[in-house]
Amino acid sequence: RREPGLPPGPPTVPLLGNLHLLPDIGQNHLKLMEWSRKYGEIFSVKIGPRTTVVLSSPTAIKEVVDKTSWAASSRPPNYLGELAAGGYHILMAADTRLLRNLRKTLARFFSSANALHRVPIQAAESTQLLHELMTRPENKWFFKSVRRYTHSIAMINIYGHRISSVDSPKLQGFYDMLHRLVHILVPGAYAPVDLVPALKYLPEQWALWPAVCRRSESEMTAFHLEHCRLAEAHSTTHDGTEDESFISSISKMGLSREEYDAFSCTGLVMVQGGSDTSAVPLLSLILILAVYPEHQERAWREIEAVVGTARLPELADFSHMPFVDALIKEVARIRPTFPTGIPHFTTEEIRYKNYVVPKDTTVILNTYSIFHDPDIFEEPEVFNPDRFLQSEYGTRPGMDTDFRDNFSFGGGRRLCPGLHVARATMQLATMRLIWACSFSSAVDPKTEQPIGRDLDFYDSASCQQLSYCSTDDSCRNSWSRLILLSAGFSRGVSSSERSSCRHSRTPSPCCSVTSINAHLLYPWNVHGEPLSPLH
Ligand code: HEM
Repeated sequence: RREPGLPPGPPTVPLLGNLHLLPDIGQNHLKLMEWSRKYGEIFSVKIGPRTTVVLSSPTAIKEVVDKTSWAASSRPPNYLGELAAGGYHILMAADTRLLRNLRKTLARFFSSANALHRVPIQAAESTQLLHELMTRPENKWFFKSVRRYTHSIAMINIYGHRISSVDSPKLQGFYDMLHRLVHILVPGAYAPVDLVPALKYLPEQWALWPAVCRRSESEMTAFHLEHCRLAEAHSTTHDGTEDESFISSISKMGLSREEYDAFSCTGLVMVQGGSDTSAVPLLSLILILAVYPEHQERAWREIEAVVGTARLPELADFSHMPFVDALIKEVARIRPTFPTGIPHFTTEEIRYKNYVVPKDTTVILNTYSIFHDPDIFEEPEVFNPDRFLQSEYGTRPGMDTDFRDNFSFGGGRRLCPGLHVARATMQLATMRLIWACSFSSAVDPKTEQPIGRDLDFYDSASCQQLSYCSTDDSCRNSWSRLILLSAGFSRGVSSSERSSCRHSRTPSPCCSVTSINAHLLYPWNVHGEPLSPLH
């Protein structure tokens, strides 16, 4: 039964509350959107005795999460997650003084000014991304290349060394490890230990999770220790330089033992938090470019007008490309990486309008529902970057009050600390991918018809919008069938030739990789092998 003062919500049944109404994982955002249309901007869901409050308007998020951040910035208990994470895990950590100190350090390390110092890393890695796409345009590589790009940037920022090859077993190993952790975190994957704490004492032969959690814990610890050792070696070579890694910079901060251990474990979380999260919007972008050639063409023309064809786009060019900016924002709106954010947890009672959000309540930022609300966005299911040229947040006139441009990155004290780096990673790669490549839907060799010409061509059952998908078989199935990457390198091909081949449905000679002028793309040597400038 709902306690008095709780926001409304779906009718409950004894013991379960609303548990029986929860959909399959991967469909939660749709269910929460449906309920928000029915019960309004704030509603509650009862899961057994526990309460979850779902916020589905910018105003509700502002009032409950942003303004009352001191009371809404913890995380719900996650017994299995803590068992599996190994060490301190910022994403699951409660809102304590230790967390606040850590977040201050992260805010300094990843500030917008510091993010600028790190642009050369993104520039070099995105150059290699183009090189990989053009030299190995087969489908299985392009999915991996995008993930290598974002993972390598995260590794350099945190541990000071890169993942220089898509063939690296470290790349696959990392995503497999992440996949295993995320699988443990998925509600319902194992017994509901947080809901029924007595389950913790179940003998090991009956419980499936202890062995799985132990494996995850030990592989994460081993990964972290190995990379810390490498980071320490790196810091002795480059001692004193500004562009040092997170791990080597915290070792010079004079932290207490407890702080050092927690901060250092956060290195691994930052790599986890920074790898797939940035790859997902890029992969969504590629899908969307293939589905909407007209937007791709318009973006390419804008980039060409600013940059020309003789050099690669640089981050400084981005401010002259309003349409490319709008394109990125529209991708984040229509396919947010975290459709329902990462849950917050209250440590004090909060009041909003006539409702009470009690202490110890899980709070969900229902981003997907906001981004798809027809009262806020005109025709929200239509992919229309122009909406961001007409108003700052792409909203209908007068609906921008309480909106901010970083809803995709969460809220309050837990706002994503990597947002400046993530934006630069996305902006640079988007400009360069569109400038150098042409994306079109794959053609089914049997029917000769394009495959997957719609926005939902994700392998949603196994990939949840490709997020955290690493078992290659499941993802390759969707992505390799999805898009044929036809790389038309602009130098040596005139704009008109290029645009005609962009419109052709089948790859024409100018879309083949043979037209690459390799020397243009710093950095690689005369044999066409990529150099590792960051070494
Ligand atoms: C497009 C890329 C990204 C998206 C969409 C994204 C989104 C998010 C979201 C929604 C949260 C939860 C915020 C909340 O609880 O309200 C979060 C937290 C976090 N993100 Fe990101 N993120 C991205 C990239 C990154 C990068 C590049 C890094 C690291 C450099 C990073 C590190 C983290 C960390 C450590 C947290 C946990 C913060 C905490 O719990 O206090 N993220 N991110």
